[in-house]
Amino acid sequence: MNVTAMLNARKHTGRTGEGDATPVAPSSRQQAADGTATPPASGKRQTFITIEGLSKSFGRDVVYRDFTLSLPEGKMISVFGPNGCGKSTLINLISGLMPFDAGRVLYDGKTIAQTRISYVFQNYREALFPWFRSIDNIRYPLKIMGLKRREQDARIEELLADFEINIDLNAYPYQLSGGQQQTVSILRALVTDPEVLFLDEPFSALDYEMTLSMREQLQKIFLKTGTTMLLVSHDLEEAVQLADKVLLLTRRPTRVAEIVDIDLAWPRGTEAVADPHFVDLKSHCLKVFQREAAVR
Ligand SMILES: Nc1ncnc2c1ncn2[C@@H]1O[C@H](COP(=O)(O)OP(=O)(O)OP(=O)(O)O)[C@@H](O)[C@H]1O
Repeated sequence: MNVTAMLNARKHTGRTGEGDATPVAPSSRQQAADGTATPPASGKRQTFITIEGLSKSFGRDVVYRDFTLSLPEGKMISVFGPNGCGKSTLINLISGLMPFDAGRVLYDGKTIAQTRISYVFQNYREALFPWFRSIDNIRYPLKIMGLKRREQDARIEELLADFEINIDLNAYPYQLSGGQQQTVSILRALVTDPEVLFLDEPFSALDYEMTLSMREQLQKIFLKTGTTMLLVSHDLEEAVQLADKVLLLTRRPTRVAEIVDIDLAWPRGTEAVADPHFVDLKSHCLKVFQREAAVR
């Protein structure tokens, strides 16, 4: 484990390093009277995703060598680290999009193939089918699963009832704004009721205003569904705002530099990023990042 430089034990209590699991999430998130979500009472697994001895090289370029990590269920985990350290590769490997050279990945003891996994790509323009209306993009995974039309409609209705979606779902993707298209992508990912949702820089192609609103939207979805989410971000503010835990990675061959617990109440609006504790946590993550990104 490579955990260093505890800045302030009081501020950063509960931080864990590689291989550790931490106290975990709610069976469903609870809303306090003031609208903030309270931490979970019980019910979710402390070790849900188990990554053991994972190795991946591209030619001579070793990205992961004997990489081990465990992550809890029902948490939002952001992945942050130096350029090219393997953030996308990590989620591609553990979501089954990319084969690995060695190691194993289990979800509560199940293989990747036995687990309901969804993925939201950075480039929604390429991810959505342009010839399908938005509603049919959302429907598509259910069709692939072989559900009858009636069952598809019921599932979509159930999903949409959970969220306030101000989008004309009869519109084609090109008729929607970037944020609306990415919302459709996220709904499509959620329609199968995934156990884990991977998001690779989902908002990086959006303008800042849309990004802020999508950060709020994703939090609503997370608080409503309690789905375990792993989010790759290039933006440290976003990585801290949208996480119960920030997974900080080193340069290649990539290890866990540190896992920082973000013990702030949900939801976290734009004002949350000015909160002194938020600023402390972000500044701690930045120090770890700078240490790991420094040329050696
Ligand atoms: N399909 C591939 N074929 C060859 N090399 C690859 C492939 N995918 C990733 N790599 C290499 O693996 C390393 C890690 O790439 P990856 O995209 O996972 O990093 P990242 O941390 O997500 O990068 P960035 O910060 O630029 O988004 C890089 O050196 C990249 O060139």
